[in-house]
Order: sequence, then C-alpha cells, then structure tokens
Amino acid sequence: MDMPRLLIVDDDTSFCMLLQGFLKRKGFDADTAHDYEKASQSLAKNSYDLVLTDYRLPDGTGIDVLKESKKLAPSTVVILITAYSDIRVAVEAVKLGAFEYVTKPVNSDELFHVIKEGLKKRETQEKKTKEPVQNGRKFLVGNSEESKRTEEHIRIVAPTDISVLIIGDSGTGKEYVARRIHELSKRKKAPFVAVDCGALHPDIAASELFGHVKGSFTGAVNDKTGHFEAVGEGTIFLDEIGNLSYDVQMKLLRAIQERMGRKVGGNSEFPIKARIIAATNENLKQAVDEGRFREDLYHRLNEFTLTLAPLHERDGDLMMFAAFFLEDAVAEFGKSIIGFDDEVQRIFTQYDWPGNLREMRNVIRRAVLLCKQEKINREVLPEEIYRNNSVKSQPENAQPVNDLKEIKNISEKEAILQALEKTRYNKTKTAKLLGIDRKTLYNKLHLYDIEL
Ligand SMILES: Nc1ncnc2c1ncn2[C@@H]1O[C@H](COP(=O)(O)OP(=O)(O)OP(=O)(O)O)[C@@H](O)[C@H]1O
Repeated sequence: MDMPRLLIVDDDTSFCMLLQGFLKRKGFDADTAHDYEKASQSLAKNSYDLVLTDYRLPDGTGIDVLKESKKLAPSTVVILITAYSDIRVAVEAVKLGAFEYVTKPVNSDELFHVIKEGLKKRETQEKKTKEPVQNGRKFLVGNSEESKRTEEHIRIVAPTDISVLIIGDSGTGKEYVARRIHELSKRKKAPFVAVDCGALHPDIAASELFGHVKGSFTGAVNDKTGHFEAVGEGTIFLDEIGNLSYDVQMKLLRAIQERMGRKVGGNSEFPIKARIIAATNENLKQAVDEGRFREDLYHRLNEFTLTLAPLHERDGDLMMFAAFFLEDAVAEFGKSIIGFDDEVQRIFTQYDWPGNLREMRNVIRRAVLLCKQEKINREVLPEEIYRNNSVKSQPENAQPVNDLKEIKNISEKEAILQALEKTRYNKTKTAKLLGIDRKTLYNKLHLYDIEL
C-alpha cells in the first residue's frame, strides 16, 4: 500500500497536532479537521484510507462524520474516539459501520494498533482476498450452555448450503460465527466476504452487492463487479440485513431463491453461487410487521437461525473470554500479566457489557497496556464499568473477624450475593451455581437477611 492517508477530526487542536505528528512518524499522511463542516469538505475533496473522529464535535457528532464518509467512500475505514460514558454511542457507531471505537484518554499504542487493523481490513477488502480480518485470532467456543449449543448448530449447518440468519446484539460474535461456518464448510478455500449493510448508503447498496454497468447512473463511469459475483463460490456475510431497502431485499430474495442476479442497469443475468449468511441485531419479525422488511425474504432467511445471547447472560463464558482476551493482549503487547485480581473478576461479572465481546476485548486490551502489576486491578479499568455497580470492597477500617463461625457466615453470605449477581438474581440458577437446592437457598436468604 502507498503511504496511507488519514483524516483526524477533533475540535481539540493540540490533540490533533500531537496525533498528526505521531502518525507521521509512523509513516502515515494525516490531515486534520476541527469540526463536522470542515471534515465533510475534506471528505468530499480527498480520498482517505481511514478517518479517525471524535464523537463530540462543535457542530455535530462523529456519527455524522461516519455517515458522510460512508456515503462518499464506503470502503474508507472509520474509527470513533469516545469517552467511556458514551460507550452506547460507540456501540451504535459500530452498528452503523464504524470499524472500531477507541476510548479516551487515548493510548497511542492502542490507537496505532487499531489503525493498523483497520488499514489491514481495508486492504484485504479492496483486493477481495480470502481472509479479510480474522487477524490470526482463534474462535473460542465458550463454556456456557448457549455457546455449546451454538457450536453444535454451527457444525450441523456448516456442511450444507442452507442460508443462515444470525441474530444477536452488537459485539456478540455474529461475524465470528459466520466465519466459522465458512471455515467448517466445503467452501472454505473460496473467499469469505463480509458486507456491512448498515454502512451501505441506500443509493449504492444494489450496485455494491450486484454490480452495475457503465452509465447506468450518474457516477457509474465504469462497469463494476458486485460482491455476489466477486465472492464466487465462497460465502457472503450480510451484516445488519434489516438496513437494506425493500428494492434490494427483492434482489436478495431472487439471489436466494432463483440463484440469479442482475447488475444495476444490466440486461443479462449472472448465476449466484455464493452461500448467504445474514445477520441482524434488530427484531426482524417486528420489521416485517411494520412493513420495513419483506415477509417472503424473512421466511427464506429464517430457515436456519442462530441466536447469540448477550454476554452477561452466558453463564460460564464471561471469565473464559476474559482470560482469552487477556492472553491475546499479553502476547501482542509483550507484557507479563498473569490474570485479574478478585475485585476485577467481581466487577466483570457484575457489569452488563452492553457492547458484549467487542467491549470486553477492548477493555482488557487497554488494561493490559496500562497495567504495571502482575494482575489487572481496578485502577486500569474505565471507571464507568464499576461506578454504577454495587461492587462491595472491604472498607479499609473494617475490624478483622476472628470468630470461625462468623467467618464462615460472612463468606457464605458473600458467596450467595456473588452468585445472585452473577445469575442476575435468578434463584434457580443461583441455587444450581452454589450446588444447593432452591429450598436451602431460600432458607439461607432468610438467614442472612438478603432481600430480593
Ligand atoms: N467466538 C469468539 N472467539 C473469540 N473472539 C470472539 C468470538 N466472538 C467474538 N469475538 C470477539 O468479539 C469481537 C466482536 O465480534 P463480531 O465482530 O463477530 O461481533 P458482531 O456480533 O458481528 O458485532 P456487530 O454486530 O457489531 O458487527 C471480535 O472482534 C472478536 O475479538
């Protein structure tokens, strides 16, 4: 790749300058813009490989920059910089096609790493190569009942040609599941192409997917091959399928049913050989009821559905994934961290992880970069993930308890409270987790005055 060209959008001029200097030293060419208006002008005039935008801008938001960039140059990678308090916005941005988000205060190593990953994704997408972004990371099956069931279903459906619909909140691992299906299928040597339909501007969605012929609309200066044709006998993963217009949904239905496609403005048809995997994080049934999604396409896609539960509902997965992301980050950044301290484990089990696995991976990566001790401690976590939680730490002036019976009672009560939090106050699950029956649990809740 030539020297990558970046646009930094942030109203903090000194931060922009610092970042610009840092990126130049790393071999990037970086422009800056201090508000949305200037950013749109730069996007219209120049062609960027990557846009790095702050969320809060004087005349708009990073989401506006993201939308504008996706409209003008869909393959430009966009990374959002946000405060942790805006984490839900970051999750939303990813749904809208942002490649990743980075939280403040910005750590230069972390940012550089994300930029490199983003550019790698762009490069592989441009070449339509076989392996866009697995980044050498392995697929972790997970220990929860939900994860085990998902794995079982993946193995059942992978060898077939059935279209699959993956449902799950942002960051639950839908793309990872789609890749796994591809890798376990007979198509594994052919390309896997992920298309983020949420990021496709409605005006160009059909042409991106099916291609167009020269002159079919203003701007169609050459013939274009769409993803369906380019992927050949591989797998096409359509993320955020609910975002496609009715018109494109119709074309997709034909692609699935008749296995034929037609370029925008073209007369002839081409055969569609790809396997289709779609994903959504919205309730498509509701979209059908509201007339936003075609019922026939819904039923077609719904033939085989995989539902991925939110991370906080997957008992048994949380600390397993945390350990996995830790190991990954430790290897990547060459640190010698051996685990999480008890408080962090507690925080992790109490937090609800709205951004699911993606958020957890990012929190851990940053913690690894910042941590100077053997174990990850609370100080290197974003405050937001424990501030509103009732994480109970021992007060500093607490009297030591020496009475053995008292110690047993305290730890038993603590264990029950922790189990309750872990199961989100589900008593059946809590009893199971503690290895006691429900009646014993009720007796103990009464004994320790735990009100639910
Ligand atoms: N099974 C898995 N094993 C290892 N890592 C995983 C797994 N699933 C997800 N991850 C991690 O979580 C991140 C988010 O996963 P993925 O992109 O598949 O989620 P998604 O549901 O497609 O998100 P979105 O809807 O926002 O696009 C991945 O980059 C990866 O680091």
